[in-house]
Amino acid sequence: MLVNDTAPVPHSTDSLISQIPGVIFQFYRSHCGRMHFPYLEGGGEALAHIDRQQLAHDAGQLIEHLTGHDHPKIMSSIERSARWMLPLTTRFRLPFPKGKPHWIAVSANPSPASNGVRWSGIMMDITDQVAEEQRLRKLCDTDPLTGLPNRRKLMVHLTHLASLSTRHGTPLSIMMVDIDYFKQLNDRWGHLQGDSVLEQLAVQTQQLLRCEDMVARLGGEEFMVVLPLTPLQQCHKLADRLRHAIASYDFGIGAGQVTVSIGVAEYRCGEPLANLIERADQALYSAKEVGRDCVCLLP
Ligand SMILES: Nc1nc2c(ncn2[C@@H]2O[C@H](COP(=O)(O)OP(=O)(O)OP(=O)(O)O)[C@@H](O)[C@H]2O)c(=O)[nH]1
Repeated sequence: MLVNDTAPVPHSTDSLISQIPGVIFQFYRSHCGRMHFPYLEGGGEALAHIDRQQLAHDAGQLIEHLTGHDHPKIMSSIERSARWMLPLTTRFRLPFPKGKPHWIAVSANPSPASNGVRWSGIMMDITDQVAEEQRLRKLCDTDPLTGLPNRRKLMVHLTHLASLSTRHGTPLSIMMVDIDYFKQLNDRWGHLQGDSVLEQLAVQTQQLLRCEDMVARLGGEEFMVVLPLTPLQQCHKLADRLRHAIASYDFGIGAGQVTVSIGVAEYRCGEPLANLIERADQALYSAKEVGRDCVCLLP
C-alpha cells in the first residue's frame, strides 16, 4: 500500500505541542512582582526536567537560581518589556541536573492583564547553536599559529581598557615587541623553525605577565602587550625583563640566537588609541635604530 508522507497527519493540538522541540508558555507577573507560568507545554530535553507544577504557582525561585549574570539580565529584560510593552527577547542558561547548563532562547509578546502583565511566547533549547557561535568567535579572535588573541581581539580589549582608564584616571601602558632579524632567522633555520620561535615566544611572554595583561600577535613577527593599571616606568621594567628573558632563552637553536626590540608607551587619558599605538611604534622604531635587543619608551 502506498503511504502519502506529505499529507498532514491529523493531530490534536495537545499532542502536537508535546512533540515540538521547545515549549509554548504564558508567563504572568503581577504589579507586586509575583511571577508564575499559567501555561507551559511542550517538549525538548533541557526543559523536560523542570517542575512545571511548581512553575504554575511560582516562577521566582527558578529565575533566582539562574547561572552567572542571567538573573539580573532576565529581570531587567522582563522589566523593560513590561514597561514599554515591547517583545521580550533574551537567552539564559538553565541549570541541568547532569552536566553543563543548557542555553535557552525566549521570545514572547506582552499584553496588559489584571493587576500585571502576561506574556505569551516560546522557549527553545539553543545550546548547540551557542556552542557553534562560541567556536566561530574564538576562530575570529585567535591567531592560528600561536593561539594568542589576534589584532581584532586586541583592539576590542584595548578600546575597553582605554575607556576605563579615561573614566577612572588609571594608568595603562602598552609594549610593541618585534623579533630582530627574523628574516635572517627564517633563511638560516627554515620557516618551520621560525614558526616554532613564534610559538615559544608567545608562551615565554605569557609566563612573565599577570593574568589581567594581554599579549596578542599583530601579524608576522610583531606582538603587542597590553598592561592595565601599569604606569610607564613599571612597563619599562617589565619590557626589559622580557627582553632579557628572550635573549637568554634557547628556542632550540642555541641561547642568544633570538632577540627582540620593544617600544613602550603610556595612554594619555581621552586620547585616540591611534595616538598611543603611533607612539609605541615610534619607540619601537627608535629601539631598532639604536641597534636592536633593547627597549625604548615614549611617555
Ligand atoms: N616563520 C614565519 N615567518 C614569518 C611569519 N610571518 C612573517 N614572517 C617573516 O618574518 C620576516 C620579517 O622580516 P622583516 O620585516 O624584514 O623584519 P626582520 O628581518 O625581523 O628585521 P628587523 O625587524 O628590522 O629586525 C619576513 O621574512 C616574513 O616572511 C610566520 O608566521 N612564520
